[in-house]
Amino acid sequence: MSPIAVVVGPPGAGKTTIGEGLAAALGVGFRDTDADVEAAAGKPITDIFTQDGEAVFRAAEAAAVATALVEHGGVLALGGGAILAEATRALLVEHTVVFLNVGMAEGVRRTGLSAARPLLAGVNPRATFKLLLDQRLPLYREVATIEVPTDAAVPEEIIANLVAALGARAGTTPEGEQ
Ligand SMILES: Nc1ncnc2c1ncn2[C@@H]1O[C@H](COP(=O)(O)OP(=O)(O)O)[C@@H](O)[C@H]1O
Ligand SMILES: O=C(O)C1=C[C@@H](OP(=O)(O)O)[C@@H](O)[C@H](O)C1
Ligand SMILES: [Mg+2]
Repeated sequence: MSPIAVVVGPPGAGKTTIGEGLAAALGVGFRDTDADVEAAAGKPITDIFTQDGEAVFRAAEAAAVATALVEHGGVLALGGGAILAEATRALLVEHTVVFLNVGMAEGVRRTGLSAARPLLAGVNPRATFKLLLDQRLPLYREVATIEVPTDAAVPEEIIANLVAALGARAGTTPEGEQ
């Protein structure tokens, strides 16, 4: 089994929100590796970061992504930093990957009120978000099949466009075939 679409992007891009809506629109299941990691650890991501450290979280995340990529046939959302792992990027080569992009101002606005993202919990979330984008944009683009800007679009609009884009891709003939 293989996901219909894997959703990547920075925190606040809408991976969970759009992923859930896209799965509902397509009538398939939704899975989020952040939830898988929390279920496996038996505690929230913030506790994993503070009690065990980021390295432990990243190892658990890479394992959760590898498992979900072979188990899940619906829409799969990854955590924002999953693409930092080279092994994960290598696994994504074979998949349809939707990169939801969001700029620094809108990303900080969307995540600002949540304490659930330990990486953005510092004193200057704008600077942290900017660094995160500088480091990760090339990596999101490396794995992306489709890039979708989300700053100025509501989730319903993004979901409708993705349903159309994925349908069009499913209907295309692979290169070299008749
Ligand atoms: N296109 C959008 N426009 C406005 N708000 C959005 C949009 N996409 C997501 N959000 C909001 O931003 C917050 C973070 O969304 P979420 O789906 O958790 O992002 P991610 O999983 O990428 O970190 C949520 O409050 C969500 O409702
Ligand atoms: O960007 C990151 O490194 C992270 C993003 C989070 O997921 P979302 O992108 O769904 O917020 C979560 O995996 C963890 O807090 C680390
Ligand atoms: Mg999420």
